[in-house]
Amino acid sequence: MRLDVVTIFPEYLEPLNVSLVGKARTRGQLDVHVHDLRDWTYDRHNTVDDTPYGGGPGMVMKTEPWGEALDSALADGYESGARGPVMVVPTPSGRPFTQELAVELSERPWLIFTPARYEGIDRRVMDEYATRMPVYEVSIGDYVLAGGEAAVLVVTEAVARLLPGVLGNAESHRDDSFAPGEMANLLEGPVYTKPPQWRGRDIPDVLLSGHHGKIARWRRDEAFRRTARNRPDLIERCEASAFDKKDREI
Ligand SMILES: N#Cc1c(-c2ccc3ccn(Cc4ccc(CN5CCOCC5)cc4)c3c2)n[nH]c1N
Repeated sequence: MRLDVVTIFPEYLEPLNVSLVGKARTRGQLDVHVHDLRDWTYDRHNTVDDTPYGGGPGMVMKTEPWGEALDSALADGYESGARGPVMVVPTPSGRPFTQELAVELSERPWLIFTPARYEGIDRRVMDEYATRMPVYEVSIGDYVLAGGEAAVLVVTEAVARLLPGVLGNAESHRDDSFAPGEMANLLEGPVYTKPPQWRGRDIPDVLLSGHHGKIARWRRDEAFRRTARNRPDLIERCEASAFDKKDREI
């Protein structure tokens, strides 16, 4: 998978050099290119923004630098053999970024991220590129950030961990809270490791029992309890079979 990121803060994307994403890059599973939008400005102040037509607060990011930067990233990608680009636009007004969308994006060969600042990018930029590729406007949550770079880090990590061979234990993402299956839509329950006692606190006996059936049921029960407490909105989405009534009475 190729990723291109166009930003006025390339240093914000340094975390893409470490941990899971960094290792995927080193192994050649991810080809990441970060572009500084200001490289496509030609005035003394490297201007990327201007006042909004129709008035209103803040500034809007100008079309010209974005157009030149995106055309350059596309040319470079095509030159390197990449195909099937998709534009991912972080925005507070985007569709919620979910595990389902992460899976959808992980199946694409090339993502082009356009994290903006100020009040966002002149709409004509997305309209222009929507004639050439799918454009996903996404929001990573119901809170207000100062720009889209943090969202690029979030989306990239969620997508990269789904790429074949990136996660050490192939089972890991299969048990994700939001992955399909019996535990679908349930939050993870508590996890424990050695030592067996710590500050007077023991490990739940069932986890030491070696009884895989009881352990699986305990984990499902705990997941249900945590979901009911922290995300009651997910409970009705759980398949009835995942936690039927007789289990609740344990
Ligand atoms: N993903 C994601 C995000 C973002 C995000 C993503 C990208 C950009 C680019 C600029 N910003 C700042 C910004 C904040 C608020 C507003 C709305 N304005 C309406 C008029 O009154 C002032 C406020 C616009 C721009 C961004 C924020 N925030 N939260 C998420 N989950």
